[in-house]
Amino acid sequence: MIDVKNLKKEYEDNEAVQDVSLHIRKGSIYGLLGSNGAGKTTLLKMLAGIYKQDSGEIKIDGQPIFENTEMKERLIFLSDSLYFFPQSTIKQLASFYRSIYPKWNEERFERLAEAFPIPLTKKVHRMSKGMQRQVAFWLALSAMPDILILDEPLDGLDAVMRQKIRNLLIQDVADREMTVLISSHNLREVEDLCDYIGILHQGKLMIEKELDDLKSDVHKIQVAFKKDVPLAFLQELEILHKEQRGSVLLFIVRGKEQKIASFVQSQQPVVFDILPLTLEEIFIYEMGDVGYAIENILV
Ligand SMILES: Nc1ncnc2c1ncn2[C@@H]1O[C@H](COP(=O)(O)OP(=O)(O)OP(=O)(O)O)[C@@H](O)[C@H]1O
Repeated sequence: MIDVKNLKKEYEDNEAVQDVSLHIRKGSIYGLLGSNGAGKTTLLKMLAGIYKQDSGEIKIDGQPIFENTEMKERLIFLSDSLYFFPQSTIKQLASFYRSIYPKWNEERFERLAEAFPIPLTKKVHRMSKGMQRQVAFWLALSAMPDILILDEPLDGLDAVMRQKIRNLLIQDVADREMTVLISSHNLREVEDLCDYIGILHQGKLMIEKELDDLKSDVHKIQVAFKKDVPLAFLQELEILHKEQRGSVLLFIVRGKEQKIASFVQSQQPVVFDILPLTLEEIFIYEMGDVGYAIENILV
């Protein structure tokens, strides 16, 4: 659905996005991670057709997005700083959205009032930051976009509202194959929501993988041997990290679980466990493997 090839964007002498290529499938939720200043907002704004790239290509269903009104009617971008008309009420904003987005669904807008308990006559400048965010989601989801691009979308929302919005997003993805691109610093949130992950670092896409692949590719194992660790053990396994904890050794290993398990068993350990890894741990070791300390990548 979204195809990006060799995308570049410079601000004066700062290369914010450098040669990024990625593919986002229809009906998927793609999580874009990266440190402050990694280039996430710049990339999202190019994908939303707000900024024009210096070079490279963005195609959505085979069409460019920049200055493409028809395509923009199918896409909504929620920025980390929301641009509302501060003197407008929700009702007035809804009528503005209705005039712009052809797939606006009035029935849905009315139904979503139950999820977002804010009076329709309330003016934006009288709302809290969290309430303004709720209204942004209320309007966006009523406009029934094919693509929703979200820059740090759940910041400032309470835990109940975050869960409610997560459910609404998942429902739209499941029911009508909405495609979601979401940038976040919150790995746990991304882990709950996304099925694809991309990590940007200093303008470059370091990792792009399906979340399940990422999880089935790296494992934590605990082993202990009667004597020294067999040499074959260290040579055969693709070890990303190792640690000694008393007599037990902890290894982070890349590879398929079954293959690792049968090899480790063949070395006759006295203790052997395979433990699950969180997304946060996977990133720490994967990024460490390509030479980046995690504290520089993720907040
Ligand atoms: N309007 C601008 N003019 C000049 N430089 C900019 C502008 N916007 C962003 N930059 C620079 O481009 C780089 C990427 O910024 P961007 O906002 O895309 O990063 P980000 O990953 O979204 O960061 P954050 O997580 O802090 O929001 C940074 O070095 C930033 O200083």
